[in-house]
Amino acid sequence: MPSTAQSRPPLLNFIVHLLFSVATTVLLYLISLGPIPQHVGFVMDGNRRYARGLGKEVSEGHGEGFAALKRTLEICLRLRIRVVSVYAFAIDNFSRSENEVSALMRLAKDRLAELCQHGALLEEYGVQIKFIGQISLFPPDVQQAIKEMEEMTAGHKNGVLNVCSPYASRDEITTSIQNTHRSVYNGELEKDQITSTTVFNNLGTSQAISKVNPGLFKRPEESGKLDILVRTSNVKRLSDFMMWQASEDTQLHFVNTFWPEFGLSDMIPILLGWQQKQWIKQLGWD
Ligand SMILES: CC(C)=CCC/C(C)=C/CC/C(C)=C/COP(=O)(O)OP(=O)(O)O
Repeated sequence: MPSTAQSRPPLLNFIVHLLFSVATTVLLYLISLGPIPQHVGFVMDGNRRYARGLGKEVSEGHGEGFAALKRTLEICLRLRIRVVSVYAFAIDNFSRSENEVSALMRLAKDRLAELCQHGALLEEYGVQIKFIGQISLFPPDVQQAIKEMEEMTAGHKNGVLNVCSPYASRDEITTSIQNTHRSVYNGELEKDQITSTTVFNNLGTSQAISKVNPGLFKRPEESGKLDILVRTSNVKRLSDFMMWQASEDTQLHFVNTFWPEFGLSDMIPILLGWQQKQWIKQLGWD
């Protein structure tokens, strides 16, 4: 039987943990010597299949999915990836059972809120949180928690975590068009000044990114575009996620791992693949 953290003596556990964290630091350092993507998006898929496969409750799958989100976010922040966007709740996820929806709400209200507290991950890396989507569909207590998370981290200018929730890309694009129309109606914009850039700049993600210090981006005008889009659990669909932000240059990665098991060993080949593409481009070999 393979040994687990629970079955190993504490000293051995400590040594394994130490070796793992040294190896992680070395690997991340080596990757950081190459080009680093500005914006990475994750469709965190497979929580329920993971849980069912292990005979666990669906809510446990989502709980472990949250741990994977925290782990993956930390990897991105350590590498100075400035924008991380995650698909946490699709608008049509409201049709899931009441139990499941409330388990997800609790994760947002409690565990996500913990990451925004003083001294926690988002403050450590100077990153703000922004919810992208139809927040008004959430119950009042969740809306209040979201407001507090956003206010608490608003002063952080090193990056942004976009939590797409309750989200649909078509809905985000529609809202952007409505806002663009409002600017014309208010006389702030001429009708013939509307371009695809105007609509792009009015997307929720672009608005959130505009609060990040632009000096931190190598290509500030492209910070809203996704460099990499990852979907877990061997499903090869976009499911209405960031359809405008996924541009001609976005690298799509569909990985077999269920989201709760996603981590460094999945991220390394994705990042190395992206770096390789950048070098090929720089050399003019593409
Ligand atoms: C609120 C918050 C920040 C939560 C973090 C936890 C987390 C990863 C949420 C994603 C929820 C979700 C609908 C995942 C998709 O997998 P699925 O449930 O559709 O799984 P399946 O594809 O196996 O059915």
